[in-house]
Amino acid sequence: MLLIESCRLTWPDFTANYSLKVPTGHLCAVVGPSGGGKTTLLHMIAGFEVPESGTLAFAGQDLLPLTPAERPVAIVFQDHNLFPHLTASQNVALGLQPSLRLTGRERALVTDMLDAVGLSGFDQRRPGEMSGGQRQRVAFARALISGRPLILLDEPFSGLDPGLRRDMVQLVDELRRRRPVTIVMTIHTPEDVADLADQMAFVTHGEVAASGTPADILQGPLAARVAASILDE
Ligand SMILES: Nc1ncnc2c1ncn2[C@@H]1O[C@H](COP(=O)(O)OP(=O)(O)OP(=O)(O)O)[C@@H](O)[C@H]1O
Repeated sequence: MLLIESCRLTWPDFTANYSLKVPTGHLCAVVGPSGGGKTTLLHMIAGFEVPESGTLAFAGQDLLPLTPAERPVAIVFQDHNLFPHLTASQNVALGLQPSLRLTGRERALVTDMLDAVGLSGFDQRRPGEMSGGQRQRVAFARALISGRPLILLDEPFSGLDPGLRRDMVQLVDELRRRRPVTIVMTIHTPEDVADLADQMAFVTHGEVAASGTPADILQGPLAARVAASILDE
């Protein structure tokens, strides 16, 4: 279980106070208005922002004393955060071995992971020679190969057209079947993940205003508020 309890962050213009529980193995989609605090929530779980108070734990382990590198977390950023001078293979390999000195077995794992995300044959391409969707796949592959059990995806489908977004949703679904992981993802188009997500959290004004099944959030009493806040953008 990912346990977030009364985690408080304060800046001059923004205060957050997050509480959320995500059972191990679940995929939780975080929705809400722009500026509501979705990305900040992921940054806090990853350790880039440290709450002044509260509890943050995963699988019973307190994450707060840990640096981002020590946390059992892999994050895929909005801009994919790939190294432009490295090939797709090397970018994926960074998730396994930061020195890029790979054993034969590790090299095979990288090839296998590129296949799994539908990029066989793209191993020597650099990010500048790939589409946004392909770069996104490389970033996923790097997060998955790291073996870390908690994966954070920040707007993984932004900039992709509806057809590609559907492909990516399917890919996330396939990949989580391949290796059990807990996923927290922010998303602007909740309907894309209504079938995929086990849980949906509505984040606004720095708080998790509601959390439940996608149906609870998209069709329950809050539905109009959720839809309005997303349409407002
Ligand atoms: N390090 C920081 N210092 C000061 N303010 C910050 C910091 N990080 C985030 N904020 C503020 O937190 C608020 C929430 O930002 P956040 O990026 O989490 O929103 P969001 O819901 O992800 O928005 P979007 O959907 O547009 O990406 C913003 O007002 C932002 O300016």
